[in-house]
Amino acid sequence: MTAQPSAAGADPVPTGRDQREIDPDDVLLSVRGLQVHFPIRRGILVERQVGAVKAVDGVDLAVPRGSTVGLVGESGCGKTTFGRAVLRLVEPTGGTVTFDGTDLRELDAEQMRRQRRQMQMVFQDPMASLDPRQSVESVLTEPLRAHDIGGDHRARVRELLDVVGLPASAASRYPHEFSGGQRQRVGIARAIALEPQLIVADEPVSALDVSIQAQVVNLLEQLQDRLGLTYLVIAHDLAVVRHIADVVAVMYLGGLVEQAPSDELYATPLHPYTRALMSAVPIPDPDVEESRERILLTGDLPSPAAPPSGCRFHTRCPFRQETRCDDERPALREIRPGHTVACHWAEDIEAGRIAPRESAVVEPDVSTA
Ligand SMILES: Nc1ncnc2c1ncn2[C@@H]1O[C@H](COP(=O)(O)OP(=O)(O)OP(=O)(O)O)[C@@H](O)[C@H]1O
Repeated sequence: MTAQPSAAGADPVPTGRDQREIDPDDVLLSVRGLQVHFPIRRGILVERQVGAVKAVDGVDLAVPRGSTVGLVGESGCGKTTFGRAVLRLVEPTGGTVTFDGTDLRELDAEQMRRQRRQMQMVFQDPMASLDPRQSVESVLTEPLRAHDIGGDHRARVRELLDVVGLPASAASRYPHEFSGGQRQRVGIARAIALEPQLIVADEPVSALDVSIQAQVVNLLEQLQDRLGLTYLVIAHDLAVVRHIADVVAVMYLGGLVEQAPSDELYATPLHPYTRALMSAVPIPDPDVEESRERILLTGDLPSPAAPPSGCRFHTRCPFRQETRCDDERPALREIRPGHTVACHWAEDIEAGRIAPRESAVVEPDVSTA
């Protein structure tokens, strides 16, 4: 696995997946203090802003060139808004997004349009993101035309189809004629048509059958190796992210709560929220599955329009300590090289000095009963 990008001066390290060498200091995408606040307006004759949905509220994230960073969290935590704000498909209300040295928020609309050639998106639902009246050929030549790419477009379409594992005959067919997995291959072909550097993939496999998911994940990995792509993969499914990501960032209610190299995060989750998320993921080994202690995640995600004071997770946290957690928002701290966590008590929890509330723990014998 790669070292986490902020690990200053770290040497390039091979990743666990395929021995790619990634320099954690060669950051392609750097996000600092990113904010997306959606105004809440009221009023019949005169609309006034009465509040804001703080969908993304001060996120820092660095994505090294050639790496895959996974962004995980439950539905509504702000993952999609973050991904879209990185590409300025939704306008950030604060912070900076620097891509390959360019401050994207400084660009005007035309400059941003040209910049998007380097940054593409793969969506969750390939059907919704493909126009049903457009043939695959038309879908794939559209970005080439929009960016005035010359050359033989038909040949380029055949090449793109081949790269994503579809036959040349797919060019004349329409989205509804394909299976979900094939449609996602078309979506991926469209995303790589302009040879981008970065792909933001928002739940790229969660709409697909489990048997097809692995094929699409493998395709994404092959394309990364072949084309030197950098990925930001957004997913609620920790198993998918674990497989594909070098570094995983965990998001809760608009902010990051933990970030670490993938193997480390899965072996030693430090934030109570991450621990609860991990508890929900089944472990394939039945002996381990039966004997592990689970931390339950109770209650709903609070509203991002009125987030809790102090630590945003304190209302659901089984390790909450009064009153510091209620009053003081914890900063992300580097606890081990490349492993940052936003919890006042991470070391105490890890060392077992603070135990979870009993009601939040499912003991092994209970979970297997
Ligand atoms: N255009 C918008 N206007 C107002 N609120 C919005 C808008 N888009 C998203 N939100 C709110 O921002 C919060 C974060 O939404 P977002 O879709 O980014 O979360 P998510 O983690 O990607 O969830 P999901 O996986 O369900 O898409 C939610 O409360 C959502 O209702």
